[in-house]
Amino acid sequence: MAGFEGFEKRLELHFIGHDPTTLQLGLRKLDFHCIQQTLQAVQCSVVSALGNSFFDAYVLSESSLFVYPTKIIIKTCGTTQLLKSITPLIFYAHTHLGLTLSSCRYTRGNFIFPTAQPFPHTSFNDEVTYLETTLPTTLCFRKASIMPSKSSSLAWHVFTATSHLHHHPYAYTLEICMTDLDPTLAAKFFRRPADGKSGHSAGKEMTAATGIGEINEHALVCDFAFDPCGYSMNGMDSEWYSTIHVTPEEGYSYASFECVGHVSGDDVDVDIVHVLRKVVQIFRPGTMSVSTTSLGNNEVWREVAGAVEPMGLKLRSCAVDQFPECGSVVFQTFTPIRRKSAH
Ligand SMILES: C[S@+](CC[C@H](N)C(=O)[O-])C[C@H]1O[C@@H](n2cnc3c(N)ncnc32)[C@H](O)[C@@H]1O
Repeated sequence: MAGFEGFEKRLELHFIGHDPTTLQLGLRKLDFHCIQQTLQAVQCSVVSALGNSFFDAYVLSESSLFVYPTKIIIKTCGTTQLLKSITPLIFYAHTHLGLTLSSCRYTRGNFIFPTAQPFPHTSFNDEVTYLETTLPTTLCFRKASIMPSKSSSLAWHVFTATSHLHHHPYAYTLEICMTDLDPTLAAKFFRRPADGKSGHSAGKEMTAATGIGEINEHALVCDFAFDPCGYSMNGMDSEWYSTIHVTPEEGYSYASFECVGHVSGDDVDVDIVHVLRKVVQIFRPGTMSVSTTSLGNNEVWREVAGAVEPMGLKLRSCAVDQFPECGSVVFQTFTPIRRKSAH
């Protein structure tokens, strides 16, 4: 591979069950061995873990895993085979906990090095065929879509399948992908050679030095700095997670930010304008895409351009798509108003 593939694949699985005692902790009760076996199929491993009363968050060698009682979110980058986690997860959830898969959402951007991806990630067609044949037929509301932008190198791939309507009417997920990071800012995600620090202590320093710690000062943060470079963090704020991953190498630099939130009435629980501006300030990307998934009728995406444009980025495209029983996705892309000077 010419460089590290930063663009993540993201899988969200929801389960249902009938035993209320099992449902209290649900998937969080799975043995660590089951998680390790699943991650082995994907070809990544756990580097750090943290839990609160709502969910468990794992930093992986390639991105992150979040385990809630009835929901799992796995996000992996590089040449991992994320979709290979589906069969073991369905099996463990059913045999160990009596839980049944009720919905699946798979999303990703455009790979920087598509030819380096192994099956089933060789193309979106292959991924969709794999999903169609691996998922139980009870997940009968299905749709696959490639949401375009003005640039052929920026598209958002979405597959959803569900067996029933979900009741999270005001929840949303924000997935931000950034490339061509400002080199001076990206340099902060490199370690000094032989710094004698652990990945955890170097990660903590990066969280403070880059301003990542100021995105949500209430969050419990689990951070990790790779050697010689690269950074991952998970934030936990009651039931809401956030996550950042950085590949700082010049030529294929990439960073992602993701968070979930909810809207009640006119109130958004996360100050989305503050979050977006902080993210732009920390990375100063040459391209930025923002995908907002809303399971109900909320309009968080409308605030995105208003937050980002005063920071010197211009909205270049906006695509909207609806997914049967799985809400809507808005895909917005931005590039700087002024071209960056050559470094
Ligand atoms: C796992 S992290 C962050 C992942 C995230 N999806 C991204 O690319 O932004 C990837 C960065 O860490 C670096 N890295 C160093 N050691 C690594 C390791 N053992 N596994 C994965 N990445 C490693 C990679 O070169 C890359 O810069």
